[in-house]
Formats: sequence, C-alpha cells, structure tokens
Amino acid sequence: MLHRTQHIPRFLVTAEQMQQIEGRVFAAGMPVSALMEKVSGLIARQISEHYPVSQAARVGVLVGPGHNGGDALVVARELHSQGYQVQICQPLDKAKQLTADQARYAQHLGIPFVPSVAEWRDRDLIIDGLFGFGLERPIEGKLASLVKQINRLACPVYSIDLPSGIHTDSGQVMGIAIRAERTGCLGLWKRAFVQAPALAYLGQPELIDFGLPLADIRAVLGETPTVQRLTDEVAIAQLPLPRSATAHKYKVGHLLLIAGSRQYAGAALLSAKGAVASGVGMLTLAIPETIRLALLPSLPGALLLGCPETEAGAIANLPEDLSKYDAIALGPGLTTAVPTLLKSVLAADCPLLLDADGLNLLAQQDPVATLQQRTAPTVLTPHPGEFKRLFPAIKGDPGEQAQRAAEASQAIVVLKGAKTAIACPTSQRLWVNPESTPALARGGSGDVLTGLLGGLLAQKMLDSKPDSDSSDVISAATAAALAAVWWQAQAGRYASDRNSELGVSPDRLFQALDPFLGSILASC
Ligand SMILES: NC(=O)C1=CN([C@@H]2O[C@H](COP(=O)(O)OP(=O)(O)OC[C@H]3O[C@@H](n4cnc5c(N)ncnc54)[C@H](O)[C@@H]3O)[C@@H](O)[C@H]2O)[C@@H](O)CC1
Ligand SMILES: [K+]
Repeated sequence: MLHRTQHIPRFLVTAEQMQQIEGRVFAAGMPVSALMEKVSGLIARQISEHYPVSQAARVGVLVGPGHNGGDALVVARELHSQGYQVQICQPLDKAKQLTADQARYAQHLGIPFVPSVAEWRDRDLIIDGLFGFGLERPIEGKLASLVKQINRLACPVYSIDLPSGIHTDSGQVMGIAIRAERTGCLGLWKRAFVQAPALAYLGQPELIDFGLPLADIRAVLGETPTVQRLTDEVAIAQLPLPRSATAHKYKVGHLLLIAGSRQYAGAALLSAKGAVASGVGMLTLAIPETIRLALLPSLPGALLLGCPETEAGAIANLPEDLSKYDAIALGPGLTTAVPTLLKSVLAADCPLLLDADGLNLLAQQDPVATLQQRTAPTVLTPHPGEFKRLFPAIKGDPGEQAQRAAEASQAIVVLKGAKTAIACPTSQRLWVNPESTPALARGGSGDVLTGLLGGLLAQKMLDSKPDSDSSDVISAATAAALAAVWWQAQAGRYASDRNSELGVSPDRLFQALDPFLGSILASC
C-alpha cells in the first residue's frame, strides 16, 4: 500500500481536473484566500531556499489578473517581510477580486509597484505570476513584448505553477512563454511537465505539495489514475526482485533475442548486453552464422545461435522450435530483407517484443490487424518515426498517441522520446517516464533498452503475479516495460552524472545499469 507522499508524485492532471479538485476543496469549506495564503507561504519558502536574500536581494514580481497573480502577490509580501527588496509589476488593470485585494494590501505595506519591466535590469530574480492553469488563449500585444523583455534579462526566473504562456495540458507555447530557471508546480503535477514542447521553458521543476486531500483527488481522477508519472517506487516494484532463494537459471526466464546482420553486428551485441544486464536466466542470441564467432568473446554467458543467412548477411530463417522460450525480442540491426522472420515470431505463443526492424517489417503489413491476432502479449518500442510508419492515422501528443495505438492494436506501446510514454491496452492506463537525460540521444541506447526489456519480460512471465490489470495490479508484460524504461533512463542519468552528457556511450549505459540499481536499492 502506497502512502500519500508516494501517491502524490504519481498524479498527472489537466487544467480541468485541477479545477475540479480545487472546486471540491472550496465547496467543502476551505476559503480560497486561506489556500492561497498556505500555498504561497510554501512557494516563498522554496524561493528563499533556492535564492537566499544574501545572494538575490532585488526581486521583481510579475503579477497577472488571476489567482496565479494572487499567489505572486502573497509571495511578494512574504519576501518583503524577509528583507528582500521587492518590486511589483502588474501590467493589466483588471484582476480577480482576491488578486485585487492582495495588490491593495501590498500597496498598503509600501511595496513599490513599477509601471513596466524596463527597469528590471538591476534585478537578481524575477518571480513569474502572470498566468497559471487559467491561461486560455495565446499571449499577445503588450503582454507578449513584456514576456520578451523578461526573457532577455540575465537574471533567473522562478515561475509559479507553470511558466506563463505554457499550455497546462499540451505543454505548447501559447504565442510566447517565459523561460524559467525553476518552476514550482502547485499541488499536483500538470501534464505540461511531461510534454516535450514545455521542456525548454520549465527549467528545474519541483512539486509543491500543499496537502490536497487524497479523497478529493481520487474523486476526480479515479481510484487508479489512468495517466500517471512513472515514479521510482512504482518502477522498482515491477522489477523481478527479490529472487526466490531456490531460483535456478531455467526458472528465471529464457529470452530469445533475434538481432543483427553482417551490416549491423553492433546492434546484436548491444541488445544482448542489455539482456545480460537484466539478470535473465538464459539468453539465446540468434544471429547470422558469419558474425557468431566475432561476438562470442563478448558474450560468454549467452547461447549464440548461428542462423542461415542471405547473401547480404541477414538472417534468412530461424531453424528452431520457438516454444521453449519465455519471451522473444526481435529487431535490432536485422534489416528488413526477410519478412518471414516476423511471421514466425508472431505465431509464437509467448510474449513478444518488437523493435527497430521488427517494427519496420510490421509496418509493411497491416499492423493493427496483425497484432490483434496474437494471444500472448506484444510490446512495441517505436521511436516517433517508427510510430508514424506503423500508425500513420494516429495523432495527438505522445501519451495520447501511445494510448490510441495500444487500444487499436492491443499491444503494449512504448513510445520513446524525451518523456517516454508507456500505454497498456488491457487496463487503458498510461505511464510517462518523467526523468531521463538527453545523454541517451545516440545510436545504440535503444538497442540496450530492447535487450533489457526483453530480459525483464522473460523473467516477469515466470513471476506469480496475474497477467491482468485489475485495480492496481500491473500485468507482467506492462511491468517489464515500465521497469525497463525507468531503469534505462535512470542508468543514463547515473552515467551522465559520473561522466558528461556526451559520455554516455552504449557501453557506459549497460555498464551503469547494475551499479545504478544497486545504489538506489541500497538507499530504499
Ligand atoms: N485558488 C487558490 O487559492 C489557488 C490558486 N492557485 C493558483 O491559481 C492559479 C489559477 O488561477 P486562475 O484560474 O485565476 O488562472 P490564472 O491566474 O492562470 O489566470 C486566469 C486569468 O487570466 C485571464 N487570461 C487567460 N489567458 C489570457 C491571455 N492570454 N491574455 C490575457 N488574459 C488572459 C483570464 O481571463 C483570467 O482572468 C494557479 O495556476 C495557481 O497559481 C492554486 O495553485 C492554489 C490554490
Ligand atoms: K506563472
């Protein structure tokens, strides 16, 4: 059972859901002004920790017409009382009543109001309270020029709730948006925080939990939220740990990985290394016979199955009975020369992971009709280009695309990107991986993920948990996808922190998988 503090970081809400949750809290008797006071006190505390008065005494506070502006005014008052030299700029005349009252009180306290932000070149910090989740149209005219001026200042900007101009749900820039150094997201993570268009504006995000009651959150989002952030707690719970004390190699999964060609031998090696790092009991790597001996010294623990090959060095056929494997992964470096490979694995009665050329082969037929015929789970790991080839008619943001593709094909869809989305067809749930690193944006990272996910898939299929997504139970195949996406991203961050963003080669990535996991498990 997760505690409240573990639940809150999982939620991802739209503006409408946030309004409904707050509406319930206000209807139950919480005064709007009391909540504003509470929330803004927490924001001011965060700001004074990040930007102490000794280092950032001169603060400009930008105030909009709604309650985001009201929050900013309370923060201005708090910082003023702590000795910051605060100036307020309220560019619009009209304001909601509570915001207007807060402005009047700030004036009464003698906090200076300035007519424009032109004088703010002397500021050490700007606080952005122009718009929050109430932004309803693009920022234009004099407000757009004001945002442009703020973005030209050298000092950092702290945005309250969202950088003004960012759409709460899609993360799109509405005309123009403030580029924050930090954003304090209030109460619950908004969807924008996992949307690629917003990433360049959010800076370092932090959640400011002000104690929204779980009962009200659940009343709006449901008992098990359909859309979730993939948190450490949830991902770790999906790993095949602890191992049974009586485990032996045939009881902890046998993966058949079909990968590589004479042209792309490295993809086979990297995906096999990812599978080895997953801890899978047995790994059989099917590769063209001519590259078998070259790979052997690098994979001493794996069974290397040399396959007959085409003249160009692609696997021509799979000589074996496929029934003895717990999972099959097909794709990295295969080429699309031999479509029958896909046909034979689709017919297998075990979980199947398709990546890279496995997906390209699938795109050559009707993917939805083909996948719907499978009885065992299928996991697809496309990047956006592969996704487009597979599901050209499916539009939306990455989360919506993954969900729609999963629903249509009945496959678990892992749509890779800066914030990888994982959609499960049986439960109709979506997870978004919130933390990753651009260090993984290089050839080979995806191959490591394929092996890792395949290895976890083989292990999870032997777990005793049921293969259905009732209430909070996550099916084995979905669990493997969640664990693998999180593990790969976190290992990438771990390797990046110890080297640089340019130094996370695929070798470093698979070498970081186990040390990262060891360190996080030790701290749990
Ligand atoms: N009610 C409360 O006490 C709480 C308020 N919070 C704060 O309240 C914010 C939401 O407040 P609001 O609903 O008032 O919304 P906003 O403060 O985001 O602003 C809405 C106002 O801006 C106007 N507007 C929208 N788009 C515009 C545009 N492009 N150009 C000019 N005007 C535009 C609207 O007509 C409306 O008057 C949150 O983001 C958060 O900062 C909560 O987070 C915490 C509790
Ligand atoms: K804001």
